[in-house]
Amino acid sequence: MAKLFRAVIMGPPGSGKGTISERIAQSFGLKHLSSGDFLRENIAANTEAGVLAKTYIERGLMVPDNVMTRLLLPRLEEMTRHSWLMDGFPCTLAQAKALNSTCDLDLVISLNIPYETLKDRLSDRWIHPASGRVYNRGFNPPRVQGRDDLSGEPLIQHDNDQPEALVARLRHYKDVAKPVIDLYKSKGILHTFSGTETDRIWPYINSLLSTKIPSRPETDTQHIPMP
Ligand SMILES: Nc1nc2c(ncn2[C@H]2C[C@H](O)[C@@H](COP(=O)(O)OP(=O)(O)OP(=O)(O)O)O2)c(=O)[nH]1
Ligand SMILES: Nc1ncnc2c1ncn2[C@@H]1O[C@H](COP(=O)(O)OP(=O)(O)O)[C@@H](O)[C@H]1O
Repeated sequence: MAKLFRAVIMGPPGSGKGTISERIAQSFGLKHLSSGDFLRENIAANTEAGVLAKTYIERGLMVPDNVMTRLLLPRLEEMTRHSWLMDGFPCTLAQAKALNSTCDLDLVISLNIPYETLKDRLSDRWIHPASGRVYNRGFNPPRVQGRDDLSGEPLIQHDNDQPEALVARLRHYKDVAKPVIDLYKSKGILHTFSGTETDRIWPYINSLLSTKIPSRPETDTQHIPMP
């Protein structure tokens, strides 16, 4: 069996983690795991951790480390046969240390995007709350304005994506992420990408990953029909 590959993508809110993770998952066949999706699944299923997490998310707060690790680590331990890319976890040093004790990461991608860019993107971000699908009027607009492409349900905007709340969220991200970034830098697995556009950053991430993971078998093998 090919060696498994485990990666984490980090970056401030709106930096494009979700967008880039989807591209990585498609191009390299990694499973895209998202802390936000895990939380939404647990909330929908009314699990003990989900009920607890909801009380924090509703107040715009981060879910405590022990709830996050109790929720995520068993899921990661189950993934013994898959390569994966985790988006949104770890967020704090305590989470990173807990993850460290469960598995060895191969690579960490850190996105470094200017504040003005984040502000512009997030003030124009529209979300389908039930699925977590994300749209942006300039970048990936929904087919029908204000409606989710798959369900047709209405899209909403988060209050905490508005500029006033965003300043506080970004400051908070910087404070908690710094020791995590330093940890991964010291392990020699951190790769930082800077820029204002996902489409310009993506080729660099793509070529880095191409040196580390073979591209998906399905896209490698072209079946040319016999004449
Ligand atoms: N205009 C523009 N918008 C972008 C670009 N890349 C992503 N976006 C949009 C898609 C979304 O509406 C918003 C944020 O992207 P993501 O949801 O992928 O970001 P991320 O997962 O880091 O945010 P989160 O941690 O969930 O708050 O920006 C870009 O290069 N240009
Ligand atoms: N690693 C984490 N640690 C603590 N809380 C988290 C973590 N990941 C997600 N959350 C919580 O779940 C919420 C939703 O996460 P997500 O879908 O990534 O969206 P966003 O960060 O844009 O709000 C966050 O606002 C936060 O309250």
